[in-house]
Amino acid sequence: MKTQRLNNGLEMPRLGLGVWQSNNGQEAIYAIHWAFEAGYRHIDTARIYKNEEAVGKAIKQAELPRQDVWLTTKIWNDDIREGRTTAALEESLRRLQTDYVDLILLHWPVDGKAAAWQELERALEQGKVRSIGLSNFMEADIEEIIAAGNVVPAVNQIEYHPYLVQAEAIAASDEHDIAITAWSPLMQGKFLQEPLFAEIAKRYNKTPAQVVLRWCVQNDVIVIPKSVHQSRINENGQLFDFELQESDMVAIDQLERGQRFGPDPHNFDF
Ligand SMILES: NC(=O)C1=CN([C@@H]2O[C@H](COP(=O)(O)OP(=O)(O)OC[C@H]3O[C@@H](n4cnc5c(N)ncnc54)[C@H](OP(=O)(O)O)[C@@H]3O)[C@@H](O)[C@H]2O)C=CC1
Ligand SMILES: O=C(O)C(=O)[C@@H](O)[C@H](O)C(=O)CO
Repeated sequence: MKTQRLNNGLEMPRLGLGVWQSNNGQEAIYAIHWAFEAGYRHIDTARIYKNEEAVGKAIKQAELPRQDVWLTTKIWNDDIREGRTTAALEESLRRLQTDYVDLILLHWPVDGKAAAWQELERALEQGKVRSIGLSNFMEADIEEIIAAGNVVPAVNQIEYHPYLVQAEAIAASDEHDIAITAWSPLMQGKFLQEPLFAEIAKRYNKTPAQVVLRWCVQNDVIVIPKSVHQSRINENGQLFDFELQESDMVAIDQLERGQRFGPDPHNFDF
């Protein structure tokens, strides 16, 4: 599996399986089993997805060396406050049946993020996490964390796909060498019939989903597409045996239209 070097020196797989909306039973367990079979070595979950138990079970069942699997989870908003973040991480570790996660993210930039970040820094020192990062943090939020902490975030996970590039958040992340992970990289499967994707896919003998994910990867963005279907998990995994020409990259860039499929980090209420 191809990896991207983070600002802390760790190599993060450039492809992972997202499990939001995969149920906390056979659905997530099978999806992870098929993902490992297809060569994925990176799973993206969160406390709020309510499936950390299934993720932990699937990883145990796979019997892969723990160091071969990159596991990301996230601190949900009600735990992003002084005195709660460490306990929330420990609860996630227990559900995931592991001593550490490779990456923990503050899920949304709610009040309390600076104190929560300092708790994550302590967890990093104690070896409970190998990297600490952010999710849905925009320019000002990133600067607040940089000012409050001693550790520069390794990753910022944001909504990113051909219809939404979030250039300002990416520029603010780049300034600190913070890697970007795309959530909803497939636009939740809703616009893969876009004619440009079909036209490009045909020329490379690939599918629209592979073209969209490849465009992300060629922009140095890590992808975590979600699927609970084996054929799609296999399809989404085949990204590293072709390269889009610059003209195709630019044509896809031109689809940007500021369209979100999830909440807006500048203005959310949960
Ligand atoms: N940090 C954050 O705030 C957020 C993080 N995330 C993370 O990002 C991950 C991915 O984002 P998500 O919102 O799930 O959306 P995606 O863009 O990954 O799209 C997933 C949807 O597309 C379908 N799909 C998957 N592969 C294909 C394919 N090859 N062809 C056609 N349809 C396909 C899936 O259906 P099916 O399963 O039926 O195959 C599902 O309905 C999440 O699972 C989660 O881990 C997501 C949202 C917010
Ligand atoms: O899926 C995520 O990671 C999110 O942060 C949100 O989409 C969250 O799960 C949600 O549903 C908020 O209404």
